[in-house]
Amino acid sequence: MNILQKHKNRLCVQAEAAEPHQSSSDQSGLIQQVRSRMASLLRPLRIFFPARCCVPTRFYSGFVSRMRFLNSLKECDEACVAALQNAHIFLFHRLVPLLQQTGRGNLSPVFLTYSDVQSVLQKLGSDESLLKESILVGCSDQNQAQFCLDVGELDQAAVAEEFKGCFMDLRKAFFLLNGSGAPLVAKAQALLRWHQINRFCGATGQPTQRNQAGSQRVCSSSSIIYYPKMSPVVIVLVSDGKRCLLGRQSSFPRGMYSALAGFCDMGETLEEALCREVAEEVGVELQSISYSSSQHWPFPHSSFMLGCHATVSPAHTQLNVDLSELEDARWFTVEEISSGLQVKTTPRRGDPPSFWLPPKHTLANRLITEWRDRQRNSKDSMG
Ligand SMILES: NC(=O)C1=CN([C@@H]2O[C@H](COP(=O)(O)OP(=O)(O)OC[C@H]3O[C@@H](n4cnc5c(N)ncnc54)[C@H](OP(=O)(O)O)[C@@H]3O)[C@@H](O)[C@H]2O)C=CC1
Ligand SMILES: [Mg+2]
Repeated sequence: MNILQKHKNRLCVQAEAAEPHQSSSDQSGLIQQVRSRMASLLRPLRIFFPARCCVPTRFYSGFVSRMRFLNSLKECDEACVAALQNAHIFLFHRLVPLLQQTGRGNLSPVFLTYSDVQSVLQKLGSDESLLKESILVGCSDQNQAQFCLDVGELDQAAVAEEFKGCFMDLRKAFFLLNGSGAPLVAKAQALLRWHQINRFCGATGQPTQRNQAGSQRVCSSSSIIYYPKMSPVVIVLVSDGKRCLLGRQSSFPRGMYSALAGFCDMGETLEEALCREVAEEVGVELQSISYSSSQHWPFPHSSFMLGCHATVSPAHTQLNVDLSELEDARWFTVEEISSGLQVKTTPRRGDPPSFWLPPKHTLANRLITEWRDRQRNSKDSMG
């Protein structure tokens, strides 16, 4: 039973319990009253439920309401179509996002209304049905549903001009996007890519059909349901108590070092994956592990990154780097890390070689900053 059906049943049960003696037409009047009361309460949230979809019967904090609302749009195609008409929509062109400069020199997605997109589609010779391809991405703090749409069939330059933005490769734009824009655009691109490459069922070869929200695809022949996928990746900042361990791949920009990372193997726990990756890449054995935080990472494809701190015994810090995976790995002092964190822009070609670290928005940066802060605090507390 889906969530809306559950809400619908609950509403009906409540209505019946409240007025058990009423005739069925009185009860349907009561349900109608409850529905319109709900609708008036939901209106400030800009949440619209079509007549056939039932509204939730309890009200929660803004966050819980938003999560329930998003879930209801995944469960009910009609509610999702209705929400799209009042949503913010941002565009991609063959997976390249449409962005604009913000006041502080950052970038943000260009948020458009349904009618903005509709009129430009008509102007550029496409039809409105393309809008139905929009995919639900999230809900803003102001309770506005957010959808993305790939308009790859239209002329890219014409769309950019109409909306006064520019299409920019996400690898170049990611670190310039504002704090809420980066994860939103990354998630949208990952969902659009997933839909592009899952048009057919891996078991039957038959086409798959998406639900309106784009949160799943179903094989038309076998009814197998496919959900968007991410690859789990572990990332770890290893410390010997005084120094931390960073490595670089030959594909990294010159001078950049990062925390050690790797894809999880099937069947591994988080801890097993961390111990294996560190053993493989630098030949040391971890002593203790503590979880820090996680991140969705869009490159090269969708990864779910789990970030940890770990220690090795100060007696076993000798590295044996696997040069087929890493170009170099080294221990860094807190002073070196502090100066690496000061470098805010990617060094340009021709600049003298300098040590720098992954920028904001990366989990590696968060782990390294956490370690630096802890080292500073422990130095301060020791006097
Ligand atoms: N956000 C952040 O702070 C950071 C993110 N990262 C990300 O972490 C990820 C993993 O780091 P990395 O050190 O490269 O990983 P690994 O050390 O696991 O090495 C990558 C290799 O693993 C193999 N592999 C195994 N499973 C997969 C899979 N599901 N998808 C792709 N390759 C797979 C591939 O080998 P083969 O080609 O031989 O098949 C690939 O070249 C990268 O995507 C990187 O962008 C890394 C550092 C910081
Ligand atoms: Mg690795």
